[in-house]
Amino acid sequence: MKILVDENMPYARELFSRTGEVVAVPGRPVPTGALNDADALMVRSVTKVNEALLGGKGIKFVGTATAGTDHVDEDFLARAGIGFSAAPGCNAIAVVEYVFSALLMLAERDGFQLRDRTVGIVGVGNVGGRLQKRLEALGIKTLLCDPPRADRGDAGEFHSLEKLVAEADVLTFHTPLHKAGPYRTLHLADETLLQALKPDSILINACRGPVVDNAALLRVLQQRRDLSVVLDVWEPEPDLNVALLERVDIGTPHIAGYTLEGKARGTTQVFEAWTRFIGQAQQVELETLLPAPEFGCITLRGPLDQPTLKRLAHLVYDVRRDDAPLRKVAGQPGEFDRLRKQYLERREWSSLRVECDNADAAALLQQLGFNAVHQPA
Ligand SMILES: NC(=O)c1ccc[n+]([C@@H]2O[C@H](COP(=O)([O-])OP(=O)(O)OC[C@H]3O[C@@H](n4cnc5c(N)ncnc54)[C@H](O)[C@@H]3O)[C@@H](O)[C@H]2O)c1
Ligand SMILES: O=C(O)[C@H](O)[C@H](O)COP(=O)(O)O
Repeated sequence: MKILVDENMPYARELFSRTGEVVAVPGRPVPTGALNDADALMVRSVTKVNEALLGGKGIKFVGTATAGTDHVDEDFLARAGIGFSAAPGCNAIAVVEYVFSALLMLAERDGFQLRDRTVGIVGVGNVGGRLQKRLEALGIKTLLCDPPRADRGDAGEFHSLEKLVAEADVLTFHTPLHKAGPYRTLHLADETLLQALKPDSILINACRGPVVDNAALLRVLQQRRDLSVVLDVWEPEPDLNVALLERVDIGTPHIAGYTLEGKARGTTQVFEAWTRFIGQAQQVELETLLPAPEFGCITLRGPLDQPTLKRLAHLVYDVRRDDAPLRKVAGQPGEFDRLRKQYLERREWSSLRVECDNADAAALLQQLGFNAVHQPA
């Protein structure tokens, strides 16, 4: 069995080699010669998986270690009888912590309390749902928009996108990219929506670039100085609009989901799916793969207020770490992908044990995903 894996997929070699020969290849573009005698292909979002890539080859299974699947022509795979699995939810915590890092930084910069703001979440799945829970744990009001879930009759209070635009101080997008169909998200944030955002509001896109019309956003930002914008994803990638990057408050190279835990979960999810596909089902405990975190344990004395949460969160991950390098190299060929390939190790909040002498602080930090314990003084 020969298995091609994207070279940007941690733990792929050690896991997939349990089932055959592993060859690591670049994802953009995949060297097509390598596909000739391969049985399986494991990709990330940078690889377009379609008939042009796989037609006439012997690939029997494709795994994508990602939440999004818009780079995969699933109809073609079904027609060609090729097995397929994605990794739903693998990096949802990472994206939530990216959004928190950005909001805590903007709140400190502009001197506001997040508790006084309403956050509109568009797309309430693995990312949006976890974001809602953590925001609400902090007493922050959320407004939810998810027409597919509303139409299915899922529990929860869902609103129209228009209501979120009219009432939210922060509007954050966590939908898949649907280019057509009843739940189309291509340019969901168009010029009309962007012009209608509340004064001084914050726009965040950490799902797929084309969900926000980037050309329209640049035009709007040239007129509206009041908006703050956080973009992790761009239209197009990797050749983002440098003029837009210069206008946004935080701009990063599609790394919101790039915690070590998030990437490792993605690899293990597709590995487990592959082993089921070949009839040799295996399960992997994430903890057995991950190294000990750089910061093991910290003591927190007293209650948890917003500045303290910001310092704690930024001890683990500060989004500005990824903003500055992108600004430095934007526009240079190959640099967007290089920043993603040579990504500095980043961990999730759960990697930090926080010993609190205050019981309320410990309980809240646990709800927020830290490994917090109450240790009375
Ligand atoms: N920047 C990153 O690194 C990164 C990481 C993870 C995921 N993503 C992107 O974010 C997306 C969301 O991730 P997820 O794990 O929460 O996916 P998910 O599938 O769990 O959730 C997506 C939600 O969006 C909803 N939705 C679909 N169409 C909608 C519409 N027109 N309007 C409003 N809501 C709609 C769905 O019903 C679902 O509840 C992924 O599809 C992926 O493209 C990006
Ligand atoms: O959809 C996702 O999971 C992420 O957007 C994606 O994983 C980003 O990383 P990439 O696959 O491009 O390495």
